[in-house]
Amino acid sequence: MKAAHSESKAAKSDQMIVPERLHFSAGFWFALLGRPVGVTLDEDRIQITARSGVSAFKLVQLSATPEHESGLLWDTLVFQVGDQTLRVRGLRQGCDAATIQRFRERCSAWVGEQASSFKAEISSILMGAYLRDSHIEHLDAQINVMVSRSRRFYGGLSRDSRKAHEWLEDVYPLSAHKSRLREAFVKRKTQEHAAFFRSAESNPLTEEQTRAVILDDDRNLVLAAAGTGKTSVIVAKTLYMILEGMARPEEILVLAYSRKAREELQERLNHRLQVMQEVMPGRFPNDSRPQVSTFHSIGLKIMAQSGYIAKVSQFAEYPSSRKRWLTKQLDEYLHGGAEPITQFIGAIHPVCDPFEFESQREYERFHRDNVYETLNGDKVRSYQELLIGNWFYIQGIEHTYEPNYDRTAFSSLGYLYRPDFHINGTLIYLEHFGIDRKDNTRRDIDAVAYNDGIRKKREIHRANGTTLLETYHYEWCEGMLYASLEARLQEVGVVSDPRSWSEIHHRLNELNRVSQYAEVFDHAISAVRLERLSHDGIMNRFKQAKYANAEYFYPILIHLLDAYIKALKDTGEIDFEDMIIHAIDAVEEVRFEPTWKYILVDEFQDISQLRMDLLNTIMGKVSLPSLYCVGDDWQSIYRFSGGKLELTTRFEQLIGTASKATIQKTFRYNNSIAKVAGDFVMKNPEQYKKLITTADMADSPQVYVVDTRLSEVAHETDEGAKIRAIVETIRRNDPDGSIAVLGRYNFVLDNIRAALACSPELGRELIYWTFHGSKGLEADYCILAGFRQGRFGFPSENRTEEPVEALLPSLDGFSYSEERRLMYVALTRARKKSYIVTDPLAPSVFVEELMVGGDVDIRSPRFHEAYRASYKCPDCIDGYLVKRYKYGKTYYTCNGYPGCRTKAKACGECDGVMAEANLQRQCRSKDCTHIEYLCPQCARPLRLQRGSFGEFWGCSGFGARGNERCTYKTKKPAGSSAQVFQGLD
Ligand SMILES: Nc1ncnc2c1ncn2[C@@H]1O[C@H](COP(=O)(O)OP(=O)(O)OP(=O)(O)O)[C@@H](O)[C@H]1O
Repeated sequence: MKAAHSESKAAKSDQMIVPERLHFSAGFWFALLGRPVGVTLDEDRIQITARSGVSAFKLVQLSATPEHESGLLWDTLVFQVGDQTLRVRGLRQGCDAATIQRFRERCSAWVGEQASSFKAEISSILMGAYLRDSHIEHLDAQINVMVSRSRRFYGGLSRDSRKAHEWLEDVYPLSAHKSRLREAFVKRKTQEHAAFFRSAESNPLTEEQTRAVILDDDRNLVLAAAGTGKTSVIVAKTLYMILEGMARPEEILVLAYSRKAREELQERLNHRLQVMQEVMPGRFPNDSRPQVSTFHSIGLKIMAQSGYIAKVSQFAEYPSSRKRWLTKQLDEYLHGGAEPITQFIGAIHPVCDPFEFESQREYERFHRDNVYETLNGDKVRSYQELLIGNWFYIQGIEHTYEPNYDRTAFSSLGYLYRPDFHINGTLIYLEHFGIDRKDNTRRDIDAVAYNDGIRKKREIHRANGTTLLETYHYEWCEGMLYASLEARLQEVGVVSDPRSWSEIHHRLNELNRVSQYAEVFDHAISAVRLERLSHDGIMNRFKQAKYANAEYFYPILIHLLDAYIKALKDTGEIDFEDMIIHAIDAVEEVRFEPTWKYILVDEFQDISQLRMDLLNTIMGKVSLPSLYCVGDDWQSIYRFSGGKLELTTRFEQLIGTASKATIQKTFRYNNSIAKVAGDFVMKNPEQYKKLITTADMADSPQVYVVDTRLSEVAHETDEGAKIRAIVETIRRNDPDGSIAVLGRYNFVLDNIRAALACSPELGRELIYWTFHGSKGLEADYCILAGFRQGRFGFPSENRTEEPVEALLPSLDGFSYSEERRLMYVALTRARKKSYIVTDPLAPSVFVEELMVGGDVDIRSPRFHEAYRASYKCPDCIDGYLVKRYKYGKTYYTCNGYPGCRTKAKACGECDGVMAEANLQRQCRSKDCTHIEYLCPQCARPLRLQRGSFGEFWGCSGFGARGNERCTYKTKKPAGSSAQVFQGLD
């Protein structure tokens, strides 16, 4: 066998320096015919000479080891180049096996060397920096080429090259192995910088904090819980980047939520930088320090550097001035007469269709927290009654809401009859019946009994010679309510005398509606600007939210919004939203070129779309930017300022893939507070699940539910006095402990301040925070107040801000979700103990929920069911009867007013609640047996009297005058056989 032509022996012996040149020449027949054929391997290049000419390819293009085939007339070499097969025929027969082997080895060795050096390169990339998502695709493509080539040459690879190949196989694809690779990186950096992580903050960073600091993806999301040291992580992360040389201080932008938070963070950062300069000399520059900014200050800076110097409007500096200005604008708009006033009256009350409520409780809560007050000043029971009352007022028809009617109607109805409306000076009454065309009623109402009541009412009016006009729920549904009213009044000769629009406008001001409702427009304008909504965008949001008053609210909003924007433009001023909007424009139009490599955002859970747009715009203009977001979805409480929680909870869908870290060990509070607060907020399935651990452990509940009554015998609630008592107790046990009083609204705090004004020695040491204002703060003891039901309770069903809600970022469907998070924030401010002060007879649903869990310490027997049952309202689900005094008389009313209008008499013997049914009243108090019997004709109490024929029961209305007089008497009161009250005490 002839050997293929080989080059010099010297080259062969010294392959590593000058690789041997291997050549295969043409076989006999091809040479005879003069056909040029040959194959030469020279360094990393194979040259093929064939009839068609000379071609060459690099070894890198070989996708398999070359094959040799021996033929009858000539030999053939087969090359796989990419996915092509090249057959070089006509080679000299009987190629030397050793040469062929060397040829093949040369190919494998070359591939092996490539694999080894590529492995070294990839490994150093992975060792040197955190694997970023944006690098993976590109690296994976390269590894793929290398791995698939070396796999085909595997048999011929040296041991080292095989190892390199296996290593590459092991990490490929990086997309599937990134977690492992990143964790290995984190581990290495944790060890390498152990000294730094021990001293970057005043306490050594925990493992989870350290990991959070080392993350360095294109986008990073650090999810924490209250008191877990988010600020520590941001400070340490900033210092770490400088230490590692990842960025110079001026290439780092740290963003805080508010001016106050910015100052605190900057101060802490400066301090720690100074400490680290001493601890690790030479590792941190002395001449520059990273700057913390707010979004607004960075917006202003970008504007200024892009040449746009603008004055900040007083509307931004002093929010109350914007509200005043808007009130004036709104008032001027209403001078426009019929159309604007109709829009305004239509906009200010939430539409309520009673047939759409799922449950009685839902219906009652809605009416408890939403007051329908007509232009006449009547607080009516429903939205449709409001429309009727307003219509009467506008038409100039004098009327009375729920007038007294003849008491004798009691005997047929079983309650004292008050028709809905009475036309003053006539015998005409109007009832608005809640039925549809098929006589169906609201879900929770017994339709048969209701329709029976309608028939009885008609009969009563017939019997008494009064006129009953009727309107129906279905007429409202069909848009016929006003037409029906007009027709029915005309039929009975009631003539309307419409008021002038200026009189109605005046009345709206008299009732304070214009200034009150200007606030809603104020909030709506903020929402529109925060969400960057166009006019169409506004309408779309209203449609999505099925906001029923859109046709009235929208034109006023557009008018005010345009006027507001024009006012800013005319004066050349900007508001807060403008600061961001103009900054986005400046970056987009390259009037400002950002140089930040790293953007760190604190309180990310509250970021608005507008702020996010600014971040995205900056990130889009910087090469290799990294966004680092720290937040706590459980503490998202600024939706009204545009806070868009879904940017946190759906981070990857809305912003992009990210590396995530969780920090779940809290240093602020104990396990008891952590459990109560954590379980409470996680009731909402939309919140991330977290397993909070605590540095402090308590073996008994440290969240207390405290009665607003001072003592067990005290009847009146007195929140202020109770808080004073709690403060005194804390002071006795822990004289130096800090104490904060927290309330949902400022007025709650004002009331407590006023109550404590008489004890200046106590009041001076207290800190007062609203729940919102308490964010980021802590005290040893926190006293939480204002947990009542109702419109200004916590939480509330009030819908005044319904249009604003529709414009704000979307909210998850879980009820009271934002208020629930607010409660979490309030509960987690205490280092040692949290006190929730509430009235057992009107507790917020949140307190009810906490008490069920068994994790709180309930400090009063009055929270027990037996006590509360004595005061439970008989007519509604949530309400309790609360004692009132008027004109020297004691009585009870339901705290669900105006949704529930139940009243109860106070017991003449003990002041307890008198339960009433079956023509008798019985005291509900435990040891009281007082009973009153009622007159079956007029519902007044019966009095036991002595006459010439012995004792009898006579109506106490005997002495009344005229029609009011009742002469009923009986030997045995009708109610005496029935037991009203089963003795719940
Ligand atoms: N690794 C740590 N070891 C000990 N204490 C720590 C550690 N990290 C933070 N802390 C302490 O925990 C407390 C809470 O920290 P910080 O205020 O930063 O928490 P936060 O997560 O911002 O809380 P919040 O969200 O409730 O405002 C501080 O007193 C802080 O010094």
